[in-house]
Amino acid sequence: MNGPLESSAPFASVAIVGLGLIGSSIARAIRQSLPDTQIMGYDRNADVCARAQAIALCDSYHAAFGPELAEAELVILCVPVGAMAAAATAMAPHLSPETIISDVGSCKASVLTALRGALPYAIIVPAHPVAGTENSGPEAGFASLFKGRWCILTPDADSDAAAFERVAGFWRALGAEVETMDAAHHDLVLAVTSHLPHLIAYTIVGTASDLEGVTQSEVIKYSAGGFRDFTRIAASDPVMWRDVFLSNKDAVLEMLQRFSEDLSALQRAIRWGKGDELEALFTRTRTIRRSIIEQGQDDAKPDFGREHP
Ligand SMILES: NC(=O)c1ccc[n+]([C@@H]2O[C@H](COP(=O)([O-])OP(=O)(O)OC[C@H]3O[C@@H](n4cnc5c(N)ncnc54)[C@H](O)[C@@H]3O)[C@@H](O)[C@H]2O)c1
Ligand SMILES: O=C(O)C(=O)C[C@]1(C(=O)O)C=C[C@@H](O)C=C1
Repeated sequence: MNGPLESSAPFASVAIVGLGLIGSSIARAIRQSLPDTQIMGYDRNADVCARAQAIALCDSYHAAFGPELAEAELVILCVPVGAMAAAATAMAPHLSPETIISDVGSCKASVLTALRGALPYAIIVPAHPVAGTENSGPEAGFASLFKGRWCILTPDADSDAAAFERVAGFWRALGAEVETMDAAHHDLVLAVTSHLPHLIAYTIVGTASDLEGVTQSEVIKYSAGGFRDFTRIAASDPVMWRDVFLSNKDAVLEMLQRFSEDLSALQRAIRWGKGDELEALFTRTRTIRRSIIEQGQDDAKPDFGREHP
């Protein structure tokens, strides 16, 4: 196995397990920013491997783990969070004890438990790049996805400090800004900033679709900006999001409870004609949107989506 000092890149060889949106974006970003790094591509779906090969994402392609995996200095699990345990169990017999294991899962506490259960002696550095789109598969990725975006690392008391620094350096090399957080706190924050918005989008598009019989396709025909924005989010991968809600159940239910209470308050304000309450809330939320834009933290940020397919 090559040592880290033999290459200026944080890792001489990286195995990407799961060649969908995030795995293929990592492969493309490595090619662009760390061209000396060897990329080993794994996906249990042979068709995905063939499609990845057709667009030359990696240096080698594997539908199953074998002894070659021991050559990887870093393995990044880019599979749905519910598949992390199965993928880690399948790779276990082939790993070198020096290999660092990381992941990109949208929930951190459940994934860390799954990885520690499957790989009790491995060096594990959990990560979550907070960047994505509603698309899936190897063709959906793009090299600039992580540029200027946060990548949250969630080490715990058992984490290896040197491994943490190498993984942080890897994400910085791909253009991300690295933040550290406790896994449980990460899951609570992401429940409100990412998971709940997806649940709301899935609900509103489902409700509109259920009304189609009444409205005779007018929902789709006249859908303007607001509804359209929800349909983008509601087109996100069903398997990925099924797993996110089941894995981050407690935090999502907690945030959903608060959301339901706030929604009931709005319902009451509308029923009793409390215009001042409605206006006060909408003024507060407009300020939030404006401060996000001022900080450059929205899609208008330079680079984001430049090569978004
Ligand atoms: N999509 C996003 O916006 C986004 C953003 C940040 C993080 N994430 C996280 O990234 C991970 C991957 O999401 P994605 O959007 O790239 O999904 P994707 O559906 O595009 O790709 C997932 C790939 O994993 C493969 N796979 C599934 N089980 C496997 C197994 N046991 N072994 C090997 N390969 C397996 C699938 O065949 C598929 O090709 C998820 O954990 C998700 O929570 C997603
Ligand atoms: O922009 C989108 O389409 C996303 O859904 C990206 C998004 C998010 O909610 O911000 C989705 C899930 C991730 O874990 C990280 C990023």
